[in-house]
Amino acid sequence: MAVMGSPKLPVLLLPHPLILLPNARLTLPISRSLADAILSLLDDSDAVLAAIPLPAHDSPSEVTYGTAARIARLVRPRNQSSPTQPYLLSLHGIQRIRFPSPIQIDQLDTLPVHNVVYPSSEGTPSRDTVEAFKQAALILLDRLAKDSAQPQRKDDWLRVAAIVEDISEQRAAWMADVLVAAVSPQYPDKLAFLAAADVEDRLRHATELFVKQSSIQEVSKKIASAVDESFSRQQKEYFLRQQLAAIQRELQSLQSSPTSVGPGFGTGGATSELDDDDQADADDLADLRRKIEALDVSSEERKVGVREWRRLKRIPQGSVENGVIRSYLEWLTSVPWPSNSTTAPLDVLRDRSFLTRARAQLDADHYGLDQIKRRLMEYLAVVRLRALADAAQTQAQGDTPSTGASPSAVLTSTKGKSVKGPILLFVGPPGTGKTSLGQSIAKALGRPFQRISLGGVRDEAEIRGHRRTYVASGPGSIVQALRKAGRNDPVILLDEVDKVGHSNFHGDPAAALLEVLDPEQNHSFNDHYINVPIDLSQVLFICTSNTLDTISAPLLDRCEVVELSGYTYDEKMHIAKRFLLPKQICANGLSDSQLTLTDDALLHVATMYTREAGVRSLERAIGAVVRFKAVEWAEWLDKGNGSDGGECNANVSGNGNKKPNENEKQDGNANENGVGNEWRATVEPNELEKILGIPRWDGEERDREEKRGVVYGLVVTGMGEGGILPVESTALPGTGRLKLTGSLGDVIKESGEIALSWVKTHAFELGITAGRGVDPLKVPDVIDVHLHLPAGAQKKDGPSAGIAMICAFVSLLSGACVPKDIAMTGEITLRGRVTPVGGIRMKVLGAHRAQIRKVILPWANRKDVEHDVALEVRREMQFFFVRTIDEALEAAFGRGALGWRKETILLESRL
Ligand SMILES: Nc1ncnc2c1ncn2[C@@H]1O[C@H](COP(=O)(O)OP(=O)(O)OP(=O)(O)O)[C@@H](O)[C@H]1O
Repeated sequence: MAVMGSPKLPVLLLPHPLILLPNARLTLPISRSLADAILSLLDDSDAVLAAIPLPAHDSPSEVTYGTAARIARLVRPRNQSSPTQPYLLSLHGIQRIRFPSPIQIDQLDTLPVHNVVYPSSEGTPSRDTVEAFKQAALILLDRLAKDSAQPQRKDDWLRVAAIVEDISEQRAAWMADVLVAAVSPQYPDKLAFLAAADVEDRLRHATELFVKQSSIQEVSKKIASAVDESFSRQQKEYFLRQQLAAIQRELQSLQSSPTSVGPGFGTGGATSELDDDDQADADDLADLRRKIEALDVSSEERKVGVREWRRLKRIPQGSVENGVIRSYLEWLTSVPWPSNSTTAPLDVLRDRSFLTRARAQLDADHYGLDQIKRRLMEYLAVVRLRALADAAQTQAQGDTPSTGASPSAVLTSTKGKSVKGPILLFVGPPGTGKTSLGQSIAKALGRPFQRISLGGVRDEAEIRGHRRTYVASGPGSIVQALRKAGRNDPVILLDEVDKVGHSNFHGDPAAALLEVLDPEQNHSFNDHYINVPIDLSQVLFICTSNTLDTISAPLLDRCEVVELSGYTYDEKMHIAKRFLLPKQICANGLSDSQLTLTDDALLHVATMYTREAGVRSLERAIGAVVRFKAVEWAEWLDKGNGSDGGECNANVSGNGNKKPNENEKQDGNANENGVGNEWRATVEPNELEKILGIPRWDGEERDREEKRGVVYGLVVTGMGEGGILPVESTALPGTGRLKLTGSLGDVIKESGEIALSWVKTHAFELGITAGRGVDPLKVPDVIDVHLHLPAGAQKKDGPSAGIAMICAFVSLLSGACVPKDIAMTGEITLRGRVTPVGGIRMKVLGAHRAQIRKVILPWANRKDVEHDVALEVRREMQFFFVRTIDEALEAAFGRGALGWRKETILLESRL
């Protein structure tokens, strides 16, 4: 570009180190006089001046080159700090100028006019020069883009680079001016560049300058990062040294502090184990490490343990993740794996007297239950044979020199080959000794006993554990029980398997239980938390349940059912005297010489204060009596009588009715509270009301009446307890309909309808109506029959009340009564057959407790009575086994009590 006009220009001297290059801008502060001069210049010219740099600092000298510049702006800003230079002048460089001869300028605030020459800027540089220029410029721009901290600036450099790449050869010199001004090289370089008037020369200059600038940029970057690094290293070192000093100070204070005087929160050094957190932590970690190292080298648990240990080491202490891994490792190492668990004491099983001692143990812990004990002895014999066979096999394989297998490999290889013993399932009402039988088995085998209560377990995770991803996860009840047992062969009692939940959105606990119990699967049980297969094949599982109805079929299939039906009053008396009373006396700090309950008192408690198949309420009631007497004893002692120190006789298998010694004998003159000068050790039935309150049952079960339309049926409650239930019927004016009440289910309602239909059909033969085909509900009067089963709040269902209903209707319509000591159960058919029903043992025992002496049962249930009902009970009761309704009626009402039309009945019976 050429500037046309006067070859003379006013010259402005730029103070050192300012330089204005063509195509660049420059703003500088100026004095007032200079501003005036420039203003006057603006008035009478086109405002172009020659801006020439001052080569040396503050020393006026000769200059040859400058830049013709247009005055872009002249302002007086308000906040201009310098009072001598209050104006700001902005110049825009247009073209290089040269002075024909060097000029001498010594005044900064004047604008002397000089002749100038515009050097020719025409001509095209060579391609090589342009290429070299472009390359050097691109390298520099790339480096500047990389080094710029602000993204905006980086973008700017990259955009300029894109322009440089596409620049034509004619425009290269112009680009050189722009770039040199922008990359701000050092002052002498700029000065030399300004003097390069020739295009080729200028590009070469620019190339050199860019190369130099690139290397300066690189070096300064290196220096900056080196400085940075060394600074952060210094910082790190500083902090570490600070920490080290703190630790050393702590250690010194520990060493110099006096020895601990015992636990406490004292401030004087490490006086409490609570203070020494770091040491305890280190000890725990060392312990954990030892436990991992103790695991079998080739085992899965060891591999997982090692992997987690390494993770633990990488994660900073005190972080949440660290805590999670640590507690996992603690669980993992506390599971009794084959390598860290003590083996079963085979000596106990090898002992020839094992079975005798086991029998003695069962007898010492439980009264009666002969059949069950026999079954348990079979079970223990199988367990023993199995364990010995397993051990023999393991040893044989271990002795084989060619195999060279590790102990764990041998164990694995024998897995699944051994004979699996059955899983026992004790079924029976509460308090019949299911749990305590499990304990006795564990004692007999010399193994630890653990109980897992499954009542109300709805979440599979309660059995199998939560996965570790879950917040506050932990292992399931099986692993917890194993950890508490500390061995891999405990006896685990799974209590109340009938109450475990089935498949729901929390998984399927019943299915998890199946895996635990299935001998084919349980050698590699998978707890979600531990996540390493656990061998449960050595664990002896025993299940208990109150009823079989709610147990899933697959679970039942894996178990061998052992039924405990409940106790007679006689058995309860024995249990109370031999076990419950001594246990309660001991638990309440008395000795059995200080308290005894007479047989009558015990029977009174059992019959009037409890109604149950088991003995739990009885034990509670006895406990209440013992506590009452314990208070009396303490008061008696406080009054200065006798001497303290009742000795607890923990051996509960002894005689319960021990006589008090001479000075403990009952004193007839003792005051009303039993606290007199002499201690009254014996509790009589008449004292019980004072101790236990008004009897709950008051013999109501035995308080039966013989009444028209009322008979007694036999029932089993939801808890598995047997008892009697009156079946009441009455006639009332109506329309010949049957009304059934008492919370009855569909099946029992149908039984009622069948019963009435049968009675109506046979009314003539039974002597109820005068003619065949006459409806006894219509003739002579039109009546409704109302049948009710009391205890309306309890749901009742099932077909077994059939014969009781028939007897009730016959009694109602014929007027004959069924004696009150007869109870019955049995399903009926319209053809007049009596078919078998379930729960015979419970029902018979319930009847026995209610002092029923005659029981009518279906013929097909004879075997149940013979097998399941104790001989003493059978001896005290009379059983009528009936095949037909006719036989049932005869047994209930007595031979000849009904007005049978005999021939017809006999004929029909044969049909
Ligand atoms: N035949 C018995 N001889 C001695 N004590 C017995 C006998 N049967 C039960 N007991 C005692 O009765 C109490 C209750 O028994 P246990 O806890 O075993 O009942 P359970 O059948 O497991 O009941 P639940 O079904 O409610 O769990 C225990 O103290 C137990 O020792």
